[in-house]
Amino acid sequence: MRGPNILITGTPGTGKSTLAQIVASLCPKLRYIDIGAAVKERTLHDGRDEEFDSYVLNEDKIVDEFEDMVGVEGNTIVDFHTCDFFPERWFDLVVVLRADIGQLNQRLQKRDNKIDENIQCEIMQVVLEDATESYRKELIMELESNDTQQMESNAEKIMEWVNSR
Ligand SMILES: Nc1ncnc2c1ncn2[C@@H]1O[C@H](COP(=O)(O)OP(=O)(O)O)[C@@H](O)[C@H]1O
Repeated sequence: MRGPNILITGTPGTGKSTLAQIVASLCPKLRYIDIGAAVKERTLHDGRDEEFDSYVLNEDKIVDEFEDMVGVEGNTIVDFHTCDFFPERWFDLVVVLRADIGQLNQRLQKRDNKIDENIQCEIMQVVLEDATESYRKELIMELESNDTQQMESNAEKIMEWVNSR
């Protein structure tokens, strides 16, 4: 039987990679997979979309690339802002991170990329809706991530879930 897999998703800037890496450091058996980095490094895309200033994801290539690691072996924590093209069977827990718009704005200003688009995405709850349409309700854990206290309690909640399995 494969080990557990956790997907951490949410609008860019909500704190996915920070949280996923905290959980991976607390639970060494979980391997951290940064899909955004893999798309670039392993060319899991069909070139750049200049209008949207992003890579055109090749979803089939992404799924094929990680099928053995996630779909067969398990024990992973996967970080990506898009959640609707992974096979549902991959994940046992889907964490959707949320942040207040003011917080998100401050964080995105520092990174200076696609601020308006990502703020609209959070206001419209795009990732939460995609998650709700793609995964069974009981898999989804929606968590607020506005300050370090919430970040720590989110990591604890995920660790409780891991330890209860
Ligand atoms: N709960 C939080 N409270 C305060 N700052 C946070 C929190 N989560 C993330 N951050 C900060 O926000 C920025 C974006 O976080 P990051 O983990 O890169 O987000 P994402 O992976 O969702 O794009 C980083 O500077 C990070 O330190």
